[in-house]
Amino acid sequence: MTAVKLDGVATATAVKNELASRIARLRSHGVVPGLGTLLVGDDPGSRSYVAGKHRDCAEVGIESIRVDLPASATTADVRAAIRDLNAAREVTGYIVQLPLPAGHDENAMLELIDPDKDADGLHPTNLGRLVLGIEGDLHSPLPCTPAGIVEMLRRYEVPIRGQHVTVIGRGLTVGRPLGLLFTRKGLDATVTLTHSRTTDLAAEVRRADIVVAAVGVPHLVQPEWVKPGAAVLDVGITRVQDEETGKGRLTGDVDPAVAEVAGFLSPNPGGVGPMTRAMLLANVVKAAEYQLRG
Ligand SMILES: Nc1nc(=O)c2c([nH]1)NC[C@@H]1CN(c3ccc(C(=O)N[C@@H](CCC(=O)O)C(=O)O)cc3)C=[N+]21
Repeated sequence: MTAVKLDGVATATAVKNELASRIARLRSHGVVPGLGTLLVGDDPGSRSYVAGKHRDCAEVGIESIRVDLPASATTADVRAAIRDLNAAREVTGYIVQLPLPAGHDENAMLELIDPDKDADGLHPTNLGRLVLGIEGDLHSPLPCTPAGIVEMLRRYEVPIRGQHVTVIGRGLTVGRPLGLLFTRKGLDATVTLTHSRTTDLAAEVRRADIVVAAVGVPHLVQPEWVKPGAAVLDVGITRVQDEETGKGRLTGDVDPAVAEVAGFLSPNPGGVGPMTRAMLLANVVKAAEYQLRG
């Protein structure tokens, strides 16, 4: 068997085309969506992600506002930047790029974001709304990677209801919120949330209809672990040195040989990453539409 490719680039393009018409409608009503980014320090990976987000905004007609602080910024500087983003009229939603450099309390900074401007869905109020299962009129943005995974599965018509999902990794941005999302009413999956202290990871993966690997351990998920026909989403990213060319490249958490066993497989790069970025845009558009409704 060779798995169907869950093409994140093509799917994100479809999402972005749909958003572009909603953005045009907002603009015709005088609402200009604007995404702010706050980047602290000079990590090259974080820099390139932030640059990608600004490119995405330009593509769909979202204004983007970039705030970069040097690695020497104090926690007081970060607080002040967040306060300014909360106050800025042209910023309808924003993100604080994670991880912050060592010495900053990330959770404390996330709590300072105005929940109505939280484009990442990582403010405790919005994570709480995810636990409560609040949807609909009240603006409650979902974390972008979990939302992107579910959107991709939906568009490829991969069944979710009643299915067993094994998530590898319990981090704030992916594993933990994804477990909450998949078990919501309406999605109705059964989730096993695994982590570094899970005793038999292979066994937990083997019974899964959907596997999400979000730990950052290159090629952790082996073909022998995967139930034939399962959908496998490769989220983790590790920068490695290519043995042949000596150049840096990105590698995922899933062994490429899994394609011979799985029914669906997201490539990495080119899978969940572009969907994460598309969902960030979707959160900004939803926040602006919410603002328009008053
Ligand atoms: N507040 C916050 N929100 C985030 O959503 C957030 C964050 N901090 N910190 C870091 C992680 C990581 N992340 C990625 C998003 C897109 C790609 C992406 O589009 N990757 C391309 C490849 C990009 C490349 O070549 O460098 C791909 O998978 O095809 C990757 C990683 C968002 N994160």
